[in-house]
Amino acid sequence: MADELQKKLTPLRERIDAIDAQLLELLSERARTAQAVGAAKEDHAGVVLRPEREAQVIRRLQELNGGPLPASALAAIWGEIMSACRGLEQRPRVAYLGPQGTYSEQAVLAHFGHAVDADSCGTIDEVFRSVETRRADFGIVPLENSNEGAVNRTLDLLLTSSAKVIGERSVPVVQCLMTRSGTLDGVTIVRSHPQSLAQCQGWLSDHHPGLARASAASNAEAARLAAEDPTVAAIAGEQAAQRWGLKIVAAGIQDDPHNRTRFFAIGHIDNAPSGRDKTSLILAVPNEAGAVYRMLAPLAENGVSMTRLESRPARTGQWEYYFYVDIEGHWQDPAVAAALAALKARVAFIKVLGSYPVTS
Ligand SMILES: O=C(O)C(=O)C[C@]1(C(=O)O)C=C[C@@H](O)C=C1
Repeated sequence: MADELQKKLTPLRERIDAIDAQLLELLSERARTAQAVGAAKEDHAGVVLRPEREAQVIRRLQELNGGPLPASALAAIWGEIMSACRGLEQRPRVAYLGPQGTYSEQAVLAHFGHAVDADSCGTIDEVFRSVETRRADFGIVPLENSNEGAVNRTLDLLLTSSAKVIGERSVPVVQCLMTRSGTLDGVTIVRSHPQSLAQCQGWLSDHHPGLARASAASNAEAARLAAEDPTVAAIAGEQAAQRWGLKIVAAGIQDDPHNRTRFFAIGHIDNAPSGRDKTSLILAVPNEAGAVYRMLAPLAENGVSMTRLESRPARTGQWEYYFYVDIEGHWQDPAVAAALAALKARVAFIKVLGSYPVTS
């Protein structure tokens, strides 16, 4: 039986080895070509990372794709190929909310690939500061969770920061309960980031109503604390369990199985249009009847779709708000440019955070 299987496998594996050798040759040629692009950019002070070009490369291959690999696999594979090619030109330093093992770190790798120097920061403020002072080339900041809504600190910092939004990345959130022993014996408290505790509150109440809950600066910080103390359990992603040597007691405990967190990539580059882009804005209007309606009318009048609307108190004590708006299109697209020009004439405040390729 085993011989029969071996007889079938041997030629197939030989074929795979031959294909891999061909792929390697082609990948090496691609890498050398990317190096030539890098040299040309150096001659003309060009920017190494071009998000719009990377989006176009992936979309073109997804259109050419006849299967069997799914579009998401092509995006992941070519994302890494371009990251490795880019790494030959220049490895970007990317600041994120650490410690290692957070979903933010996962978003860094999903967005920029593995050829980066990922720089773990203690707070979202520090991520912004690191990008603003050019210590880091880019940053990844959490923006919103599909269950819990906006990350207010990120919204507040976007208002005043000199960094632009250069990309978006959505990461599925699979929360796990983890401890040193892999059981809850002797465990009295569960720690996690407040948003993660909130995402799992139904499950915790149903399964472990007696367990005290306490917040931590991040999920990975909770995992680090659980690794130090056998009376502490943490809620975090699987990667945090690996990083801190914890065992998983229960996986997928978030109340919403489709839970995702969306991140912004921030930096100082200006993206050219990629063909399928979004633009993020902050707007403010006077506190009077019909003001929000009038604020949004230029979008509808120019056929520009709004994909997100979020508000934050302006903290003037007068019930004034900042509106965080995402629209479809690049600021250079004629319809978007016309809508922005009309908006500027109508609102008390407008800040264009940036245009960036849609990532699906
Ligand atoms: O086309 C470029 O500008 C390149 O530098 C090449 C390449 C690639 O590997 O395809 C690499 C990095 C850029 O972000 C975009 C694309």
